[in-house]
Amino acid sequence: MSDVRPGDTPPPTGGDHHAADAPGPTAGWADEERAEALRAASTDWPSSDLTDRDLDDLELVLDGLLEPHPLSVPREASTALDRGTPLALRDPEGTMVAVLRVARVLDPVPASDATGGDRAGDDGAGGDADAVRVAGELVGVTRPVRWSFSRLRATPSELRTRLAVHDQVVAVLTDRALHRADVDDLRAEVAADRAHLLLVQLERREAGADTTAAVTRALEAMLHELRVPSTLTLLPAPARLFDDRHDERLDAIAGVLGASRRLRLGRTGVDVDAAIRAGDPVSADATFATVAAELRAAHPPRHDRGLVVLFTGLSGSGKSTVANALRGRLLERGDRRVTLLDGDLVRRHLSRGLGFSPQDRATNVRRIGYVAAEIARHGGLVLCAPIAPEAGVRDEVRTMVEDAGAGFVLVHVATPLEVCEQRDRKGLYAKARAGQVRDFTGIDAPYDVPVDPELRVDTVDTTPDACATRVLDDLVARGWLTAR
Ligand SMILES: Nc1ncnc2c1ncn2[C@@H]1O[C@H](COP(=O)(O)OS(=O)(=O)O)[C@@H](OP(=O)(O)O)[C@H]1O
Ligand SMILES: Nc1ncnc2c1ncn2[C@@H]1O[C@H](COP(=O)(O)OP(=O)(O)O)[C@@H](O)[C@H]1O
Repeated sequence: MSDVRPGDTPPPTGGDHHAADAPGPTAGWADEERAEALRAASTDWPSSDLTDRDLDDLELVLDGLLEPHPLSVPREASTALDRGTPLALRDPEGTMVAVLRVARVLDPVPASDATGGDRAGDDGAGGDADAVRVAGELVGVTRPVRWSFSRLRATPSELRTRLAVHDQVVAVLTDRALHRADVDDLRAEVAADRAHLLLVQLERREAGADTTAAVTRALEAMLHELRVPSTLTLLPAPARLFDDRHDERLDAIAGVLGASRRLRLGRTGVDVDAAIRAGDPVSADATFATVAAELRAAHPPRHDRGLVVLFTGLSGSGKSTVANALRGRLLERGDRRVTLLDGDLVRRHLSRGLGFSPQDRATNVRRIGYVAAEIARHGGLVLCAPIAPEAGVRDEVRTMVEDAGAGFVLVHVATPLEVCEQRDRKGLYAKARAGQVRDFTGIDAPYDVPVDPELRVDTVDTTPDACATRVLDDLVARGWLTAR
């Protein structure tokens, strides 16, 4: 257990493999008068735009819940960063959240040392050669607003004040729902010394907003069953809270929030949580019906969840034809709302004006992925049929869709180039061979053959309808459609 006293900034938790780079300077929020002065002075300061994940990290640092660490900044932005320069740290909307008074500019952590590629990762570096790390004093200017469950949010100092009336405060920090086994542990611990329970939900951004909100509702339902004096609060949870110094960091945070000690939960509840999410049956002995109901509502069975099927393949391979055939079959079934984002149509509307450079193709495919993910977030089934030649961009789309809580199935329409060229429906292969069309996929532009697609279909010896049946059967086998 940590011996951190309320009001203290937690000590660096030791074992830092970049200790030599530790910035040392302080971090904290300015009062409103100083914040106003900083905002007024900031108009011509260099800025760095932070992601939502960076912001979670920054907020915890400014609140004294995590030790400060150098911040990752694009290398080109760093040329103006002399010692003493104020660097405005802005949220994605452009609001200045904090000011970093530059003390030192450091090289990135070598990739082999970095604990993650994420900018919000351990030391905000990730070995990115295009970024440098900047260390210095951090002054918070505008606290990020979090609009969900505001009744459960409090600053650490507000919490400490609220909890100060209790002799004993036992903290539990969790990123998941709690079940009967957890509750038994809790009841024993809390009842034994008549402690007040401080339950802190760590909101993992990568779990998705819908899931973290369901965990909050499930925790409230659990507290209703538990019936002990308690306070539930929510805390953003950047990735580095969960690295190999996880326990020390959580102990320190519990201390700063005003807890006398932290209780570590057993593993049983993890399995119950996973089973409910997977749609498996869970006995009444394992959890409470009210808790399970909240989680099940956020994790419906696959056949009720959104799904994106991305057909990828060369021009003329048959993506559009197979996607249309599949759409017809799905319309016949009638149990799914279907949207077809066909390559040609997308280029006429969503991606009008984009060409076929690698950058424009990536933008085109990302746009398709973004729209598909939003449709799938609401339970829709989306068929997309762009060439999507780059494996990395296809992976990005997968992540976007999965972050939206939906499923992603990659179908490689694996028609050989010779066959596509023979078909040459639009005469483009002939033009590409003649040099009249440049950067044509498969001729003078690359196509990354998918290494590990969920499904590969061959259109050479198979009719479009038979191809659609193969995809349909695969979706049934994976649980994305019910068997008929
Ligand atoms: N240079 C070049 N390379 C490839 N394709 C070209 C090119 N120029 C035009 N076209 C026509 O555009 C269609 C491919 O667009 P996509 O949006 O699917 O491509 S990508 O995913 O952005 O790479 C593709 O249509 P499909 O045959 O339906 O795939 C082509 O007809
Ligand atoms: N099994 C099959 N699946 C899909 N298309 C096929 C098949 N067999 C022949 N074709 C023909 O191949 C062409 C594929 O064109 P299209 O679907 O527009 O490809 P893409 O969308 O990949 O550019 C169509 O003319 C289609 O009739």
